[in-house]
Amino acid sequence: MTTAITGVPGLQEWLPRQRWFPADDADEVTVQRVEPFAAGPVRGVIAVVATAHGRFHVPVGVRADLPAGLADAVIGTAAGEVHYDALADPELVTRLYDLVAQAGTTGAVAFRPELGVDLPERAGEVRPMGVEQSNTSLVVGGHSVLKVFRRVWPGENPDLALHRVLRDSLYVPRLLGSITLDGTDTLGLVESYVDGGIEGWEAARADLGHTLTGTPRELDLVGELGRLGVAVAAVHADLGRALGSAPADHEALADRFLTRLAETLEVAPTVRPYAAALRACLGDRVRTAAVGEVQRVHGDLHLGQVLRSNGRWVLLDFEGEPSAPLAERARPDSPLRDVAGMLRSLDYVAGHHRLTATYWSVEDERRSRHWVHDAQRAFLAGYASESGVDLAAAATVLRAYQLDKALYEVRYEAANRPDWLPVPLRAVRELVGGSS
Ligand SMILES: Nc1ncnc2c1ncn2[C@@H]1O[C@H](COP(=O)(O)OP(=O)(O)O)[C@@H](O)[C@H]1O
Ligand SMILES: O=P(O)(O)O[C@H]1O[C@H](CO)[C@@H](O[C@H]2O[C@H](CO)[C@@H](O)[C@H](O)[C@H]2O)[C@H](O)[C@H]1O
Repeated sequence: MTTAITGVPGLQEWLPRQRWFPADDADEVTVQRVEPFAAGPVRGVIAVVATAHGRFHVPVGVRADLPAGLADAVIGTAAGEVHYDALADPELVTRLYDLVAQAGTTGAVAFRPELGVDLPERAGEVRPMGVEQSNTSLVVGGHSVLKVFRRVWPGENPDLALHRVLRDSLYVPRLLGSITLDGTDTLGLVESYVDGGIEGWEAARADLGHTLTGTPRELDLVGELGRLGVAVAAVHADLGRALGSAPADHEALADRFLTRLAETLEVAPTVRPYAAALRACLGDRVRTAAVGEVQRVHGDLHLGQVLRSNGRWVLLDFEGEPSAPLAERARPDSPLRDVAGMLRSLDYVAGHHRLTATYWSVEDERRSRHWVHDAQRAFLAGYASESGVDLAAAATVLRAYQLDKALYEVRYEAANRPDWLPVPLRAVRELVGGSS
């Protein structure tokens, strides 16, 4: 006999152990919604749980006997049944994928393929993407990616909305389907899998490693970064054409930067000595600078969001900053936000080497600074050549966006990876000082 699932045992302890959960304490956990998606000896439900940190999406599997391979996925046990992370179970992931392929509906959850898309009927082998970031992604059959959003915001996730707009882009994986709650809230999407892709972060880390050790490199990364700049500019052009653009409101932009600065000063006392300089860079100077047009952008572009495959770069994850409310992320912004994101990420590559090296010499410092300078210049040159944007004229605002991103990184690292905090803190210090 199977009983209806009303709660999930052990969630309170399990949630804080997940990489995508933003705190080490889950306070009170309430299971708000339970939508069954698989019945029989292996049951599956989509649970939406509310915590002090927001609403989260937790697909849960339930079995009387758990195969040994799922032992690490256990959430808790109740009434002789084990509740576990359904995304660790290929059988339940396949069920979710099949529901999208077949345009299924279970309760208030709609699984839909995109218009004109025929998803392969047989899901095939399921494997975790192997990287746990803000969400959880599974590779299905070597052809598709099932991306399960963990934070449930009211409304359409920008990753879904922008993927849809960019369906013909050469530089973005094709959107294949979606999972939606109550006709509005995005729970997941299916997109094409980019086979054999090398992540920009790994490629760049390896390239700086070669520079530091003087060993030969496989890839001309500086040339590649020029092509990445072209890809980012082409995606911006597509987004601008499809969704429009408008002149920027300088005052509003400066106010937004200053609000985010105030939030950072609250949570990161180490930034306080730079408060006055930061206010000048983010407020006064932005009010009188050339900002250009605003439009929809990626919003959280970094080297972990780009893959190089078959001689081409693709951009992933159009979700924007995962902790910001959807309304904020859907606000038109300057494409310079994405340009600045990539500049910050190239600096992070050096920061991470510095942070993890057992010994860091003056020569290592000199070489890594050169590397960051050359890499950033190559990316900017590629971007400028494709977009026609005069980046020299935009220098003040570009610096403000780099600072805004570094402050976001301070908040992100403080919440998720405190060991990495020195990387953005150093950038704040250097960017307000005027050196790069
Ligand atoms: N379509 C795809 N094809 C191949 N790899 C992908 C694809 N989508 C994501 N990835 C890999 O998974 C990682 C995480 O994906 P992402 O969408 O950025 O998730 P998150 O929102 O959790 O950060 C990426 O950095 C990339 O390495
Ligand atoms: O999970 P997402 O990929 O949506 O992005 C979040 O996590 C990123 C870290 O994985 C974080 O990026 C920061 O670290 C990167 C190196 O790991 C670095 O390349 C980025 O420049 C730096 O911002 C990102 O900010 C955050 O939103």
